[in-house]
Amino acid sequence: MRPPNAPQREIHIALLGQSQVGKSAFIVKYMTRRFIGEYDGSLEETYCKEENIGGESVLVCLMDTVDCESRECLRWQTWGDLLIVVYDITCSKSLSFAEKLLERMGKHEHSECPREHRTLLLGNKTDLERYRVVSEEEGRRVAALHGALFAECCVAGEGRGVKEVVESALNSMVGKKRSPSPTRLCSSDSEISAHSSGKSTFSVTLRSPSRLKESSKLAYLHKSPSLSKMNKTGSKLLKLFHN
Ligand SMILES: Nc1nc2c(ncn2[C@@H]2O[C@H](COP(=O)(O)OP(=O)(O)OP(=O)(O)O)[C@@H](O)[C@H]2O)c(=O)[nH]1
Repeated sequence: MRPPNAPQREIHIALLGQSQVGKSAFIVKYMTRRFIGEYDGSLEETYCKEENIGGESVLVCLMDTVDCESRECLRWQTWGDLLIVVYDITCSKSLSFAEKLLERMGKHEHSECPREHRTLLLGNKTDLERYRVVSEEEGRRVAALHGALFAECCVAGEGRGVKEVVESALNSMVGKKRSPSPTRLCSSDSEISAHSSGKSTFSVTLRSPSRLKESSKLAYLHKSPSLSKMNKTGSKLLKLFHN
């Protein structure tokens, strides 16, 4: 049973992208504020954490997807409010992969879907600036072409980049009513702009000032109907994080 003071709202975030771009590292950094180098790439897991966003208590669930190429991307799309498509700035193939995903996602029939579906194109590994092959402008161009938000970050860095990327995107979603309109798929009424001015420096600015409060609490076990459905497939684990 749902505890009395439990968040009324869940926000689902799916991390997509080519293998080795840093999806698992991103999620673990967000959940634990730690960077861990190696992950089992065959595990598809969902992690949840309670956050206070603009005064509203929200359960944020992040899904670490695997095998984006062969599986139907609609599976994540119907689950996710925010779809973060990650690429590695040192690997142009990972951007091409991300672009194909964005194209496929753009064909989703949104009118039959209850979720909001914002997309964010995220260039990771800015600490490897000297090996960069995808410019920030190129990433931004691809994002704009597909109506996605855009940011760059360094999961391996010490900064608050990862948390700010998620919070900034969530900030633009919380407090807004969901709309079945297909235009929501590509709308971006707040822009995340990232500035990397050194090896691992990162900052995020929003057009509107952040309503986010820097507090996150212990998450509690609560399976949404959608997650329960996924568990039936046997491919998902739900993990809850304590700060
Ligand atoms: N230098 C650097 N390495 C990173 C960064 N983020 C992730 N990595 C490394 O990139 C490799 C891949 O990271 P993962 O998080 O496993 O990538 P993934 O996208 O989940 O990969 P799959 O599980 O195969 O889909 C690991 O060796 C990470 O340590 C980063 O910001 N900078």
